[in-house]
Amino acid sequence: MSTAYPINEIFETIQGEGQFTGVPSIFVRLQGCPVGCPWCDTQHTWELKEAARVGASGVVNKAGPSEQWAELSAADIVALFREQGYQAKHVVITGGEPAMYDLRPLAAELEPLGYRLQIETSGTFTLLVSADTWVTVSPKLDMPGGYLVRPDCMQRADEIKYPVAMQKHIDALDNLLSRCPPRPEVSISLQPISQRPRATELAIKTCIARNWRLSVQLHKYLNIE
Ligand SMILES: C[S@@+](CC[C@H](N)C(=O)[O-])C[C@H]1O[C@@H](n2cnc3c(N)ncnc32)[C@H](O)[C@@H]1O
Ligand SMILES: Nc1nc2[nH]cc(C(=O)O)c2c(=O)[nH]1
Ligand code: SF4
Ligand SMILES: [Mg+2]
Repeated sequence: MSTAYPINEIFETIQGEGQFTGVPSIFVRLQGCPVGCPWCDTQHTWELKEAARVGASGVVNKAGPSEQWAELSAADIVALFREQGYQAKHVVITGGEPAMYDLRPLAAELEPLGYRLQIETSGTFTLLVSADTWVTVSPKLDMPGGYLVRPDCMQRADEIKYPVAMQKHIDALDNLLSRCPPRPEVSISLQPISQRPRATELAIKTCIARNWRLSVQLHKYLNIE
C-alpha cells in the first residue's frame, strides 16, 4: 500500500520566507503539529480530527484557513498538480510539522518529474527526506509541547530560519548554535514574529551585528497566501 499523507492544503504562490524568497512554489501543507508555539500562524493545522476529514477537492486552493484535511498519496498529489496546471517546480512541504511523516515516497514521486523539494521544519523530529531535499530548520526552543531540537536536524539543515520577538529568543538561539553548530556554509536568518515593529527592529539590528539574513514573510506584506 502506498504512503498516504494528511494534507491541510495545496496551493501555488511565491515562497515568502528564507533563502528561496521570491521563488514560485507549490505549497503542500500537512496536518498535525504537537510543538505548540504560542504565536504560530497556522494553529488550524495542529490537530488531526476525524470529523474534519474531506475529499481532495476540499484542500486545493482553499479560500481561507481551516482544520479540514484530506488523505492523499504521493500519486494523488502529482495528479492534483497536473489537474491544477501548476507551473512551479519548487515544492514547499510545510505544516503543521511535516517531519512527523516519511517524506521519501513523496520525493520519489516528485523528483523524477523535475520538482525540487523544500521542507519547513521545527527540527524536533527525525528527518525522513530525500538527499536532494532542501531542509529549512526553524528551531523551536522551550515550547509548550516539550519537544527538543535534534542535533541531527541541525547537522542536516541547509538553512536556519529563526522566529524572533525578544532578546531572550536570540539568547536561546545562541545557546543552541553553540551546542549544535550548523555546517559552516549554512545561512542563518531571523524572521520577525508576526510583523511586529519591535520584533522587526530587533531582527534588523541583530542581523547587521551578526552578518545574518533577514526573512520578513514577504507574503504577509503582499497580502497573498
Ligand atoms: C507554520 S511553520 C510550519 C513548519 C514547521 N512546523 C516549522 O515550524 O518550521 C512555517 C514557518 O513559519 C514560521 N512561523 C510560524 N508562525 C510565525 C509567526 N507568527 N511569525 C513569523 N514566523 C512564523 C515558523 O517558524 C516556520 O519557519
Ligand atoms: N507565501 C508563503 N510562503 C511561505 N513560506 C513558508 C510558509 C509556511 O507556512 O510554511 C509560507 C506560506 O504560508 N506562504
Ligand atoms: S512547530 Fe511550526 S506548525 Fe508547529 S506550532 Fe510551531 S510554528 Fe506552528
Ligand atoms: Mg505560513
